Amino acid sequence: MDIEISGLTLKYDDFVAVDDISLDVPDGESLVLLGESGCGKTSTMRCIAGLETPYDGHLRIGDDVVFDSVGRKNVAPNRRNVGMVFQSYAIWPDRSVRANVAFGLKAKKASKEQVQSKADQALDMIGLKHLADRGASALSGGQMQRVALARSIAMEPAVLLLDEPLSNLDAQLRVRLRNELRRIQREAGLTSVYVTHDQSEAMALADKIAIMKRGTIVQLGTPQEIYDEPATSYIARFLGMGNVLEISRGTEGTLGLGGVPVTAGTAPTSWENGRALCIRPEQVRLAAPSQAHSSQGAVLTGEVTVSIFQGSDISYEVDCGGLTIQAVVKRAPYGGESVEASVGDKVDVVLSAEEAITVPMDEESK
Ligand SMILES: Nc1ncnc2c1ncn2[C@@H]1O[C@H](COP(=O)(O)OP(=O)(O)OP(=O)(O)O)[C@@H](O)[C@H]1O
Repeated sequence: MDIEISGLTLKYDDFVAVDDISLDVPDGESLVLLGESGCGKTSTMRCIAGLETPYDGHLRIGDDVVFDSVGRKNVAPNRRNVGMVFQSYAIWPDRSVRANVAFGLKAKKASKEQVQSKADQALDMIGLKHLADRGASALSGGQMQRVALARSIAMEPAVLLLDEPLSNLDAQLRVRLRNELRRIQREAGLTSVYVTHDQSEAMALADKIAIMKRGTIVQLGTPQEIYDEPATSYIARFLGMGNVLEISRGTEGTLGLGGVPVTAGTAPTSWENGRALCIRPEQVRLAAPSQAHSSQGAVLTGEVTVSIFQGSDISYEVDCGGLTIQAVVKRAPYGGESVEASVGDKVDVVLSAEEAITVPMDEESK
């Protein structure tokens, strides 16, 4: 079922944690709330679940208005038909896997056969049917989180809410489980809202990502839109763009990036004051000194200060007159053609006009 959120505001005493948020999540889609710690992701989620009472706004899940400040409507959490999966697994260790999954179904007073078949179906979906009779204490962290997920799915909720469910797992398992989560969400056509501060998790799991900052949504878009076109310098930095450089353009046609004068034969008109130039480390090219030409974009001269071997890539930091540029260069055997440099080497750094984008500069990220 779809979710409609409009004008949602939540206060903790005088502190506004969620500030007039409006969002729609279409039926069967996955929305990810992404942002720095404290930006209001969990608070927004808790409002949808009914665990917090908003100060203002309107919330609808499918045909049911579950909160409305004007109509003074506030449906209790257990009547909202939402499933929740949190960071802590909330598994009963002394019960079997099946009993853990069946718990909510029993509370719903389903028949014994229904409980059994729905629990087994959910376990099958998350790939744990073979462990149905095992005691839950004999499970790994990843398996426990799957059980928690199966328990929510078995209830066939209208909406599934997930708050950093993978953050207690090790890196490899996180990736595996997040891919599985995405498969299950798609297969079951689950409308879901997922909270995370991890951008790669967000990219993998979302149909749409809402980036939050100080209780507001600062960008909403598909993972591709957000990755390719961050709306501001703050978002570009938050997404790990690597090089986000304030542009200063003089009346004489001079150009500065991040406070350092650069040569740029073909600086596009969009490279203007008040904007930041963003370019990912993988898009930065290095050339031997004096070998780069400014017709390619902006050229800076610098010295390699950091060189880190990363298998098929080498990650560099280049000091260009006080400005540090991050570059990741593919090594020749892996399709790369750029120079490989060592710490102390002088290099030219090329920021291609074609590949760089510009975004409005946030005051605070200067
Ligand atoms: N019960 C509460 N009372 C007062 N302030 C709170 C309460 N819960 C959260 N806050 C504050 O509201 C803001 C938003 O918190 P919230 O937990 O929604 O952030 P978040 O984006 O989910 O952060 P994290 O990623 O760290 O979980 C924070 O500044 C937090 O300190």
